[in-house]
Amino acid sequence: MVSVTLILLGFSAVGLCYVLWCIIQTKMESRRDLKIPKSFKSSKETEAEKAIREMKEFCPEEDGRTQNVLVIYATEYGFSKEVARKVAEVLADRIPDVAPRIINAVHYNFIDFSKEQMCLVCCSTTGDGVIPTDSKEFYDLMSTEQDRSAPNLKFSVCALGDRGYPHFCRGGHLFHSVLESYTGSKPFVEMKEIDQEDWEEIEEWVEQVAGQVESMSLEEADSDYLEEAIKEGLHDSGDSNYSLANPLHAPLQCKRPLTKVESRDDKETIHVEFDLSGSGLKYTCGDALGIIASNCPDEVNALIEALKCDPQTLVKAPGNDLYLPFEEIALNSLDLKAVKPDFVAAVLGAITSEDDRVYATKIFGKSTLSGDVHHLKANPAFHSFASARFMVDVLNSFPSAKVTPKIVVEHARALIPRFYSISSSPNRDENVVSIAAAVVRYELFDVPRSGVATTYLADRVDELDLVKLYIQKNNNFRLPTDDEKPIIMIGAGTGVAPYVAFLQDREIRRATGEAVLFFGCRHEDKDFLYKTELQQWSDEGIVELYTAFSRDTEKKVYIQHRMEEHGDRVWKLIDSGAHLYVCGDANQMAKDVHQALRRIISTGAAISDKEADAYLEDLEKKSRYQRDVWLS
Ligand SMILES: Cc1cc2nc3c(=O)[nH]c(=O)nc-3n(C[C@H](O)[C@H](O)[C@H](O)COP(=O)(O)O)c2cc1C
Repeated sequence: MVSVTLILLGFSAVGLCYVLWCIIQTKMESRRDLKIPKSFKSSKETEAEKAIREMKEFCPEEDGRTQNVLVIYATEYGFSKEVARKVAEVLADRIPDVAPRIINAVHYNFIDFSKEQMCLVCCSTTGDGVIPTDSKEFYDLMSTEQDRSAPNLKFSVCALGDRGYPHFCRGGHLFHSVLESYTGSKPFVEMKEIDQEDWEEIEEWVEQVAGQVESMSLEEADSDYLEEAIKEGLHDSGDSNYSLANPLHAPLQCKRPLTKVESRDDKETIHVEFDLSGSGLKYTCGDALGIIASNCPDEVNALIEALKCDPQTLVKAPGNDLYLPFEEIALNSLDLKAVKPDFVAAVLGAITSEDDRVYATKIFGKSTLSGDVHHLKANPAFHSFASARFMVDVLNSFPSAKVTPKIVVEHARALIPRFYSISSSPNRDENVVSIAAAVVRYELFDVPRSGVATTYLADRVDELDLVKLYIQKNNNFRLPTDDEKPIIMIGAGTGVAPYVAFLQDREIRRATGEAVLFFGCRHEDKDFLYKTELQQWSDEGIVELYTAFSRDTEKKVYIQHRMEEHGDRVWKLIDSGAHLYVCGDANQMAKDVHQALRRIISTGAAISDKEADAYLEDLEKKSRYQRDVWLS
């Protein structure tokens, strides 16, 4: 990186060189041939073949490598897999005897730790500080089955996360402590916490691991058992074939508004149904639907305009070796709303005008112009700047910066799927899956902005259009298997969606246990989602409905108030074995509801607040207090 002194002394010369470099770079990109990625997946490939291909990518058999390193990744959106591939690649390149095998934590049941010498775990955190969905069972197994312990196993964890979340890297921490008790030892390389896909930090961990492995001599090991176990044990199960990497293309069957929108303050929520006929996709009430949306073309065009680039410029697509037109990558693969520090650093480093330099100095201070990412990350001004801007706003803030499409692609976050609680029961119609999506629209710097997937569903796809989707299992949000058990469902806004599925399901199964729903929204006549269905179920005695409309009365009334008003009833149900469900906003609603439950239990059972906490913890352990909450 060019130093500050150089920038100040000879900026115009450097700027000119940079412009020329950018032009050459862009032209080279557009001349490159299209490449088929090494890991091209044939449509006939079975699950087992895919897992084995992935596992052996960096340990070809003919190399005769004998020292095994197992690289396990636990991922929600795929980044941890990239980190796993990186560490495996470096180990394989650097150390001739080492055979790094990569495995998704989903396939945990094939791993026999007594046959492994070393494992490297790359694990992200999702939701409100939880382990990636598909890896939860692996973690649960490791933390409960002490008899499968492996005292000779060496391990290290790379924890991927984001400091913006309250539970930074919690998933990695959980795996780290379970590995400590599993092995009875400390990691051979300290756990590394990674904030926002910081490759510099990741490379530091990779270097430390590679350095240590180089100086160690691992015993020769049985390298075949895992492949054999996968071949024997991993069978295609139809629905499990649909995933982020291999989604179902399902026709949108119907779309209807669930709210009345009369002013800009009113909530806009839509019900969307997809046709699953013939797909074999299976789901259970409580699961979420992952929607893989594309960006709004207007936003992509604005970015192209800010870059002053040819939209057809070929750029290496993230996560594989394909070269694709920039416009296509920006539309389908980049999160254009997330501003990473390395992107801002790259833009600042590419400024070519005095005006922009002065403006940047005013915002970030002089030293940040060097383009040093760590400096920028430690600067509070960066965080307030980045959190209020999209990538295009950063470019428009410094119009003289010569930024190429390649720089944008390399410094953008991946566009991740959005998850919506499913509002239908497969027992009612296995060929249909539906969701309720709250449409996100707002203004920033006088420009209308929108949420990616919700406006994709509301504005850019219509009936019969194909939408890419898959199921995200949620085994921690399930109806009791015993239909006689009472249930208490608590949710606000779109948090009611899984309860619509629950009630459909219980209606069909003629469940006899009582069902109580506390539902909250702003206005009864505007955003009472699924009002007709809920009122009908209430009239038919299928649900006992309590509502809180926060903006219909002078004094705001929320669901926790309604719960406390009916505290006796709630306590009686809990005391008789009811299962409790909370769905919706993690920040406010779930916390307030938790406090209300605590008070209800302490009054009902005549115990102290501390004892009520223990009571709730116990309910949680017994899966009688389940939460599906998200940070908005
Ligand atoms: C919905 C969502 C929730 C997240 N929750 C957390 C969190 O609680 N703590 C944290 O440190 N990072 C959190 N992250 C950040 C991710 O862990 C981080 O982006 C990571 O690089 C993703 O890796 P993956 O693609 O392997 O899942 C969250 C990200 C998303 C999109």
